[in-house]
Amino acid sequence: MLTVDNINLHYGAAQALRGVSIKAEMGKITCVLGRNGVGKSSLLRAVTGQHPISAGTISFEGETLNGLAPFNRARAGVGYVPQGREIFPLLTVKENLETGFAPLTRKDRYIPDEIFSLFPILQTMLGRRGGDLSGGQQQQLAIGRAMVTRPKILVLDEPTEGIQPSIIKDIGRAIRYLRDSTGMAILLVEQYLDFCRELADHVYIMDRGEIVHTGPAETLDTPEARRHLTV
Ligand SMILES: Nc1ncnc2c1ncn2[C@@H]1O[C@H](COP(=O)(O)OP(=O)(O)OP(=O)(O)O)[C@@H](O)[C@H]1O
Repeated sequence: MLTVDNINLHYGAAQALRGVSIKAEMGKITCVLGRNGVGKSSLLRAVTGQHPISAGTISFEGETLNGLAPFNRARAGVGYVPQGREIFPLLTVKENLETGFAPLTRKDRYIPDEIFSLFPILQTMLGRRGGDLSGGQQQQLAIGRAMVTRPKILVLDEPTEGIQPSIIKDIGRAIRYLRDSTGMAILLVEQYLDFCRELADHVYIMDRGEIVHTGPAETLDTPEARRHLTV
């Protein structure tokens, strides 16, 4: 399980996270919701080591991640699908997937077939440039690239952003399949309430750098939860 315990995160003098604590259990989908700019991406940057925390502890499966570089967190089993997908536009789909080899030992440097059964479109587009794919295809590629690193926890930043509804359904199905078939933990942040309600086992809501609500997905329909999510 991933445990985030009482962390703070600053950008210069501005504090983006205040005493944030969450847990993401193995075999469960944990969803963090919140409006624009409340600190969701900052929380994922803290978990993946993209930005240092100024207080608190982050651990995964009993191992402290504090101070580990992103590369070593990937080795520890943390797979990251960043906001905006960050596909390399001039590399082919195959080459983009192969960038996931970096933290792997030589014997693990192959692309698991499972990625192509989850997202068949990637197989048919292996030789195409990443930049030529649609937003939805790029999102599938970003998840595939994270899968190449054989993660034990998959961390996704707004996987539905700018994606058409039919592909959102495919991505939801893939995330559920990964939870059920591999037992990995899945931590995702979102603004899209319906996606989280359908998918999540457990939800958190953030507001202004703090966790303001936590509970099972059904609790998203309570007036108190709604109040934190409406603009
Ligand atoms: N690199 C940065 N430098 C300074 N301030 C930042 C930086 N990144 C984010 N912030 C600020 O930190 C706060 C939290 O931002 P964050 O991106 O974590 O929010 P978010 O909930 O993910 O929003 P969004 O849904 O727009 O991505 C915001 O006030 C934002 O302006």
